[in-house]
Amino acid sequence: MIAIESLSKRFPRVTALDRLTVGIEPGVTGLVGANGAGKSTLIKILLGLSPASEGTASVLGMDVATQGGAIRERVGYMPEHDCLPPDVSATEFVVHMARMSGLPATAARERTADTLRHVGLYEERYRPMGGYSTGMKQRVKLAQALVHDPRLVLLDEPTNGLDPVGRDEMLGLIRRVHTDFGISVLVTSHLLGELERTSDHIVVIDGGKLLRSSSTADFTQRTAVLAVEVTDTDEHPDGTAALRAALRKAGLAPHEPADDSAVAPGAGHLVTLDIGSEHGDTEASTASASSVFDTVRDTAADLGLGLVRMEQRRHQISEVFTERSADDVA
Ligand SMILES: Nc1ncnc2c1ncn2[C@@H]1O[C@H](COP(=O)(O)OP(=O)(O)OP(=O)(O)O)[C@@H](O)[C@H]1O
Repeated sequence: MIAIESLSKRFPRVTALDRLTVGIEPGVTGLVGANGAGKSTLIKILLGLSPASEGTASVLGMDVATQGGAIRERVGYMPEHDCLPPDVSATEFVVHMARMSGLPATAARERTADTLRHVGLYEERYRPMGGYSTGMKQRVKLAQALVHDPRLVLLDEPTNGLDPVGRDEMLGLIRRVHTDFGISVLVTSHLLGELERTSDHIVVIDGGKLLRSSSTADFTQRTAVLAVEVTDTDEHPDGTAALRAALRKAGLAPHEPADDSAVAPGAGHLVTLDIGSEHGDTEASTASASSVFDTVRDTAADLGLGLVRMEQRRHQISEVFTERSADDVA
């Protein structure tokens, strides 16, 4: 989708991109970097809006230096900053953007209605955008990037300014842009870890340089921790505590609730336990993973608890970088 070869961008007092070489494949790719890492600069170069100082880049096989116009016809762009005119409605604005991309009037109106529905804007779409919440504005910005049915969209910080629920909704929408419409996505964020559930691939840049580019699964290797979620019953109103006690009797070593929060943030209703041999020589840690799975299943069944979920935890991307920076310091 995108090929970037030794790309640099120098401003008078700062080097925003420094000999960056990276390839972006079809699917959803997260471009992660701190504020000022060079993400927006890269997107503007890829759209042919700003020239690179050195190096080359192509988008869908087109050269960014000479074919910017053709690239912008086929690529959707959601800018980071607030750029919506306050006095027009979402419908008027998105129809206008569709016409700008070359759609005939009828097709532009139809595609606008479909796209606004897809991003979750209904009756509000006829009201002036000046009165919209940040979440609604971000949805309109996403809709105008999609309205001409591009093959690729570049989304610059689409979760900016949203609360946690709004973020999750936006990330879900972005995932569906790919799964429902087959449109590839390059999405930026300054929050490490935010994009790990949304992206197939993650590219991390720092100070305009490539830090790492790999599949999300490679970032988030499985850990040796098993997380188990069970239901509560009348007999065991706190199913999680009952399971923890019974597992201990069965010779396993579930973590104490306080430890759970350390390995599984926000996971108040999970029992976690080690299944690898990394953690010393207790009976639990030497047991093979499959016998641990069997014991957990049998224990939950004996207690009459419903087994909702039993999964091996994955590392979170932020942990990978915390370890990395600890190594760097060492
Ligand atoms: N037009 C410009 N003139 C001078 N310096 C610029 C210009 N645009 C960006 N920069 C600088 O280039 C560096 C990279 O900026 P860029 O906006 O690409 O970062 P970013 O990763 O997108 O961060 P943010 O999310 O904060 O926008 C920053 O140091 C910024 O100050």
